[in-house]
Amino acid sequence: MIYLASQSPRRQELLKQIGVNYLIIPAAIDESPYADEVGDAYVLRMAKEKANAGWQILHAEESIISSTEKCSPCVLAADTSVIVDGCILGKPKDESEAKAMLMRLSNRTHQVITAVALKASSQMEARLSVSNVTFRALTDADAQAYIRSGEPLDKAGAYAIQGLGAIFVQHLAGSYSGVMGLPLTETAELLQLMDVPTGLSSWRKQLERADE
Ligand SMILES: Cc1cn([C@H]2C[C@H](O)[C@@H](COP(=O)(O)OP(=O)(O)OP(=O)(O)O)O2)c(=O)[nH]c1=O
Repeated sequence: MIYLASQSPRRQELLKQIGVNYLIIPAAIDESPYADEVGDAYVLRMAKEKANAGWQILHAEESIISSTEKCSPCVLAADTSVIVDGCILGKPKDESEAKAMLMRLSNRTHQVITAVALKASSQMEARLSVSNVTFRALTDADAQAYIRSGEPLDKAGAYAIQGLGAIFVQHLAGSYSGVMGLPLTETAELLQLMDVPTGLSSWRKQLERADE
């Protein structure tokens, strides 16, 4: 069984998309960056800290661990930040910060970095996904209307590529699922390392059986 240390509905949706069964566990951590911490180091640290926090909760409450557990449990966690001019943009704390973030992203390219971490017993593995996203020029009215939609407030950089925010995305070079919060190529690679099946593994097994 895998435990997803995340409250993000996007991460839950993406994990379902690749046919992985999971249970949600909480993992609240302090998400403040260190002074001078750069984006990739920050998201990697956050993803690992979330996985560790989930792991501790899981083991503090043995009752959470499924009684049908055949192998040792794994905890998956991720963290996404938008990077512009070397600054780390997380989730805006209010509408005015959301507006400032959106106007900062207008008419230029920024990076979206997501780290995914998987913890199993003494092992912790993590991967990074870096994407470049270019926004068209935004007017003040665009930003105001988008904020009114309610979409920006729980998203890094104050937008969602999978939602109305797609209207602003002129170009993406990288991983769509990574921008959305859980890079699926890297996630599947980690799951494979820990022998956790995905939807692809069950089809592979079917093919192997047919060949026998
Ligand atoms: C850039 C972008 C971010 N996001 C979301 C993904 C993440 O949920 C959020 C970044 O915040 P995170 O701090 O990475 O995650 P979270 O607090 O939402 O969830 P948890 O820590 O419990 O796993 O922004 C989108 O949904 N679409 C996008 O296009």
